[in-house]
Amino acid sequence: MDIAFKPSRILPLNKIPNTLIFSPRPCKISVSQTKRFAPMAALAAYPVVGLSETFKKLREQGKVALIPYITAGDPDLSTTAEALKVLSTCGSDIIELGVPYSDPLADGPVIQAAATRSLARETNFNAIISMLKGVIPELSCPISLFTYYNPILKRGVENFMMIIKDTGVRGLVVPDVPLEETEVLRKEAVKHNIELVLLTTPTTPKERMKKIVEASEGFVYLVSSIGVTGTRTSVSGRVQTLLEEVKEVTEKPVAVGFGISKPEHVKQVAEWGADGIIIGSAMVKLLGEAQSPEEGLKELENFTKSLKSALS
Ligand SMILES: O=P(O)(O)OC[C@@H](O)[C@@H](O)c1c[nH]c2ccccc12
Repeated sequence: MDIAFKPSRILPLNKIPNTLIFSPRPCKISVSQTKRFAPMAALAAYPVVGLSETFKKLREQGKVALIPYITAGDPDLSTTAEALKVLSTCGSDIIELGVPYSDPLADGPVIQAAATRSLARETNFNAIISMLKGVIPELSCPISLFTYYNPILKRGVENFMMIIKDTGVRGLVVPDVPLEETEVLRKEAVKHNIELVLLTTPTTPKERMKKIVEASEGFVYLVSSIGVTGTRTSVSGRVQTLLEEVKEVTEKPVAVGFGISKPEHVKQVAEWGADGIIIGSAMVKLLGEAQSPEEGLKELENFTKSLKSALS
């Protein structure tokens, strides 16, 4: 069954603060179910700390968080489970796991292609949740789920939060919900012990940035540059000023994402004062374009280690 949904109903264009492209096409999501990933272990009582606690610990140690992003189901969900373990073992502090979506906002070509491949293999939300139930007890860092609003709307906000909480997810990023529309999400997230991370961009006006920062839980996601996700040759020097501006108004940790793809970038952004660094497309590319899942996982391991050592 496909459900068509017009995002414009909840996304007045003039209110989108976070991202710069928007697809007005109705989107379709598959709700077919697969049960390939039975939970391997009953969930322990959430052995892993949440996002704020993770940053608190790192701050005490004077460390900066490494936050990889990967797309679930690319090349397949069992490789995603392995990739989560590799990322955790190689010292990731939080992992952002993207739910693939047919009409994404602000995803660049690499992440769009990963989502398309994943959906073509019929990855769906229920299968991702089953996979996560099995793998989260084996991870030593929290998972923050990255999803567009449609899968949440389809299940109902409260039900969605209940599902992800029971799975052991600790954080949530929903990039297509503008601040004004996050109230219900935030209320339910708090109730279920999920930290809802909000994004601010270089084009967000200062007053609005303050409100976003105040409402954001876990950390503040500072988008480094305008445009879509994807690797860039260098990180704009503007990020240093943006970081200072955000830090002037909050004590909350600030993680920078968009266009960070090399150990040198990671080092630079950490020196500018970021509390966390998010790396998406570079990771997604390694996994999605490798000759085999094994090769992709090996490359992911080496790459993650190189980023981690840039932070130590
Ligand atoms: O891919 P990059 O440029 O490394 O950026 C991180 C990013 O992938 C991840 O956080 C993300 C994926 N899709 C998004 C859409 C909006 C904001 C952020 C994202």
